[in-house]
Amino acid sequence: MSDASVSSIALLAVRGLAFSRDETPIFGPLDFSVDANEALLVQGGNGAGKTTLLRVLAGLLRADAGLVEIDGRPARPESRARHIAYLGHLPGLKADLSALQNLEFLCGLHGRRKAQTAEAAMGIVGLGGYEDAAVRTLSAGQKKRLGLARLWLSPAPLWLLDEPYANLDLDGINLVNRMVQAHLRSGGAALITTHGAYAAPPVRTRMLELGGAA
Ligand SMILES: Nc1ncnc2c1ncn2[C@@H]1O[C@H](COP(=O)(O)OP(=O)(O)OP(=O)(O)O)[C@@H](O)[C@H]1O
Repeated sequence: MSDASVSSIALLAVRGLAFSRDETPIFGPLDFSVDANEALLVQGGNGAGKTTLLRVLAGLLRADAGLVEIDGRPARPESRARHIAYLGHLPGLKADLSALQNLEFLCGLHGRRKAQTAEAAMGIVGLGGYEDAAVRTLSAGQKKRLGLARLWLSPAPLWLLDEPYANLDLDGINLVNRMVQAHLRSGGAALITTHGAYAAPPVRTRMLELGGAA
């Protein structure tokens, strides 16, 4: 493992990034980078700002200061849409559509990794047989697995994973680690928030520790 200082070739590079709410600093200024083939583990206690950081990187919140670069260029909505797949606490699924319909809908919106099908992705995440189940009938862990299937189908190289292990059983935790490993092996990168209680994926990993409120 190494620290999260800025490197020269980076899929994602962040300089002086800071965010506050009502003039209360939440994080920053932060400097870090993530190269292809590596993961950045963003650690910190409850309220440290991990989710907020990922939402800023995904372009869902605006930073107070700093620069986010994707593939060496300042991040714009189009480059974020092309490069980033975000798996947040809320999986962003339509409750009344079936699991498969949700995946097809999201692939229509965000594109699809070459040579992958929604059916195959459901098998990979252990949801074979649930294709026609309405999402509202799935358990929290099954919804998380469906979110992982969506991630697997995404063509985006940079994964932003907010507590990806939450709600998953041991098999699900291993699934996340295998997915991250395969994604990095194929040239991708991942930012993963964690409280530090779970095993990190066995990949080249940098660490970023956020301080802040407990
Ligand atoms: N929508 C919001 N409005 C106001 N304050 C918020 C909002 N979302 C988060 N915060 C505050 O911002 C701070 C950082 O929250 P954030 O969710 O980023 O932390 P976290 O590190 O992801 O925490 P956890 O590990 O508990 O998920 C917290 O103090 C939280 O209370």
